[in-house]
Amino acid sequence: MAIQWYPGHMHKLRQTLQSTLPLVDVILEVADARAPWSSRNPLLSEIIGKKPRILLLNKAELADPIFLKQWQEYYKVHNKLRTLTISAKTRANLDRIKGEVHHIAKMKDSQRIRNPRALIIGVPNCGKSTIINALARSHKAKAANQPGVTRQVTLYHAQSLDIYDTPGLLWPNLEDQAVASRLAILAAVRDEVYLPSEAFSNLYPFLKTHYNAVFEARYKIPMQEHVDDYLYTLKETFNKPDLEATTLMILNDLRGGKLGSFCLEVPPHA
Ligand SMILES: Nc1nc2c(ncn2[C@@H]2O[C@H](COP(=O)(O)OP(=O)(O)OP(=O)(O)O)[C@@H](O)[C@H]2O)c(=O)[nH]1
Repeated sequence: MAIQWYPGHMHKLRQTLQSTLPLVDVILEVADARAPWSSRNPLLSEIIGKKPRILLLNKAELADPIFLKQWQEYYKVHNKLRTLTISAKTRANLDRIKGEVHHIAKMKDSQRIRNPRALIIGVPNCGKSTIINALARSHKAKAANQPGVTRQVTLYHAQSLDIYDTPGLLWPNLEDQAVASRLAILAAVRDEVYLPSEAFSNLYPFLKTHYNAVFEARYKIPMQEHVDDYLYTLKETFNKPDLEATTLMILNDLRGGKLGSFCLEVPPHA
């Protein structure tokens, strides 16, 4: 299945970015801080090559701070990748984005008089529009047509920063079941596309290992060895009609922050 996803997707991505990449100083790659690896697109590095990049781990106020720190360290050491943990919702660290982009653009050309230009890119639902609006301090950031830029790309003026947006371009690799499960739990893919119970079952061992105490505190039931036994116990306790409804109760609690901050993956060797 990955064979179908890769070449077609890569081709489209390359085509769309071809005319924009030479115009920008920095790539702002956005990922969800609760799944800092699964919410990224593995093709991006190959396409942008050596263009400076900052990985924005958005929705950080919902993410487990310990794992988030480990991910930042991992990307710094293994990928030499600059990361910023941000929240477009609480505005945490948003000012640092402009500072970092200005710094990178200045290193490239200290005489430059125009605004630095960034290209924002990320998988659907990671928060790109919210970030642009927060940076531009507007609910409908101003768009302008740019000659030579493909029509799929829009330019926004965020005060001292110009941001190119590429809607609906970058897809996660949903053929990978672990990736799809994490994104389903984060509601980054619709419940109709990927069954919540399947996603929860796939991630149950991870959640049991890292968040057992939080689950037990909320539902007053220890997490059992097998996910089906656990769901069945919860179903009976909370009077749910079936296991799917029971799973949805848990996912709604997770997504709504009632089970605290969490991450769905840890960096290798963490
Ligand atoms: N809690 C929280 N929610 C956020 C944050 N940033 C964005 N969101 C929410 O995430 C959802 C998706 O945000 P969008 O800005 O539409 O994401 P997008 O990447 O532009 O989505 P596409 O248009 O599908 O590519 C919305 O419900 C936002 O309110 C954040 O920092 N924290």
